[in-house]
Amino acid sequence: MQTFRSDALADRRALITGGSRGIGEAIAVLLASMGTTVVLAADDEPGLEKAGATIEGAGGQAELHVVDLLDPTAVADLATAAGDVDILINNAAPGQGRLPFLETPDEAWDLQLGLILRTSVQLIRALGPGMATRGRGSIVNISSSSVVDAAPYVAPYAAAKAGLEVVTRIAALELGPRGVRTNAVRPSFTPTQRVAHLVADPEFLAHQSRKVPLGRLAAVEDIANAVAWLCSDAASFVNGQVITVDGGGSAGTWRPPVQSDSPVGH
Ligand SMILES: NC(=O)c1ccc[n+]([C@@H]2O[C@H](COP(=O)([O-])OP(=O)(O)OC[C@H]3O[C@@H](n4cnc5c(N)ncnc54)[C@H](O)[C@@H]3O)[C@@H](O)[C@H]2O)c1
Ligand SMILES: O=C(O)[C@H](O)[C@@H](O)[C@H](O)[C@H](O)CO
Repeated sequence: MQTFRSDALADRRALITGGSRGIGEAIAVLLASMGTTVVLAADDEPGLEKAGATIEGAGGQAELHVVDLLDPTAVADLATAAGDVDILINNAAPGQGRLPFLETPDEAWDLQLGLILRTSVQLIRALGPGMATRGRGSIVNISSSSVVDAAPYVAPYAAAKAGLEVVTRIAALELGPRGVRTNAVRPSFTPTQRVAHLVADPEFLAHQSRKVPLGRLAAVEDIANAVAWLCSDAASFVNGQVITVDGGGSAGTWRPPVQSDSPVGH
């Protein structure tokens, strides 16, 4: 039985969408440090080059693809270029695009459903068969706490993530018998460029921190650690699961302790 060690991902090949910054970059840096060759795909060329330099500077191997993942032809070409991957991380997502439900146009729905759902499905369809033929594969889809912690103004984003969680479970049922595991990681609010406007809002930040029993916000490395474990053989019996990484924020409603004079604590 494989245990989770620093060499748990040696000699693997992984495609990571949105690997140029934020959570995707942290996943790429960690996987590369554990011996995986990472194929990074994003529409952010300077970010890709920076992430690639960080990985190679630390002795890892990175292949970079500047691609618009909303373009199905470009996604098909990317899958071909990525080749025989053992790991697929569906991580890229647009900004949340906060709009009131009744004012959200079709374009916003197309954008979120297109990148989060259609592109992820397309990549699973393109790369899953090779994994199945080789009898080894791990797919990790990056979801969001917004699936369970509904917030106003992000309906297309949250709905797309909910769909991605269902896709995760159904792919697990269909590909599991062929040696391919599919799981999701569901992060809570994590300061990155995508949510820079929210990070700049002290009231929002304080509200997010108050929700977390562990008393801090997620760091990108918290999410990457969970992903790396899911990719490894140490998680070889974990399939079709959504792993929530939120410091306990979804465990219940956390409140700071209230002083009481009662000896029994009421
Ligand atoms: N930051 C958070 O609070 C948070 C919380 C929960 C889930 N997530 C999820 O984590 C993932 C990463 O988010 P992040 O916060 O690191 O975002 P980010 O903005 O830092 O990174 C997004 C990545 O996706 C790429 N991308 C976006 N649109 C693209 C397109 N059309 N074509 C190609 N690449 C494209 C960007 O180039 C970048 O590499 C997303 O799936 C997001 O939904 C983030
Ligand atoms: O990008 C994301 O997915 C977000 O950061 C979410 O995690 C929301 O901020 C959270 O649901 C608010 O309650």
